[in-house]
Amino acid sequence: MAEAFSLQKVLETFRSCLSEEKEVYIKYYLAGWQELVSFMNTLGNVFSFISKDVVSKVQILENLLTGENGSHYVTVQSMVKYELENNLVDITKRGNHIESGCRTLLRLHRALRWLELFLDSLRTSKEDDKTSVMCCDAYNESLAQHHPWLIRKAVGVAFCAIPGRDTFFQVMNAGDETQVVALLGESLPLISEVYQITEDLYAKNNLLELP
Ligand SMILES: CCCCCCCC/C=C\CCCCCCCC(=O)N[C@@H](COP(=O)(O)O)[C@H](O)/C=C/CCCCCCCCCCCCC
Repeated sequence: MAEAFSLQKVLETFRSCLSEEKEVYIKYYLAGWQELVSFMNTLGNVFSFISKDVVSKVQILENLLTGENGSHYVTVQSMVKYELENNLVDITKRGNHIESGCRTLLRLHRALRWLELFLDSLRTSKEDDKTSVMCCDAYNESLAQHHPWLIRKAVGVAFCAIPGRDTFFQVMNAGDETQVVALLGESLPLISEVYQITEDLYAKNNLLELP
């Protein structure tokens, strides 16, 4: 039987993500996403179009990591260097490299910002606050800016099926509410640091708008 989701495991994967030199290990980054997908899979079919998209992007990056050029895909930094130096990225319009590592990771990177905003809302929320509103606000501030109308509408429908705050606190499998809030407080700086390092790297290389 599959192991239950736990926030602690997500925290550990993001903790393992950063090397001493503050490079981001792709292997652990993907492990973090796999853990989050396992959580989303418990929420029902209405979320399956979202988890399928994440799974396919994780798979693209895993294939690169385990493929013949895998040594260049150990960290986000080495991937960016390798793909740019070898013209493996479609920079302004889609061409021959629609499954480049840089482009694929950028989609997950934007979603990481959503996660950061959502978890922070959850951490500071009050008993009567609605998770659908937290989720939607986090989405509008992050991913929505990169999604076309049709996707935004489908995501809006999925938000209506989001479980309530109590359920979220339970499925995080991290004890009572105070303990979950404390663990979120510990996890968020790690997620933020991984996000910011990637954001700065992509900004420096003009990769934030890859098609
Ligand atoms: C207790 C833990 C707390 C929460 C755990 C949540 C688990 C979340 C897991 C995944 C979150 C969503 C990840 C979404 C990745 C989207 C990547 C993307 O932007 N893809 C689009 C662009 O790709 P290309 O076409 O350019 O290749 C793609 O078009 C979009 C597809 C589907 C829409 C994704 C919307 C995501 C909205 C975020 C809300 C998630 C709700 C989760 C409910 C908890």
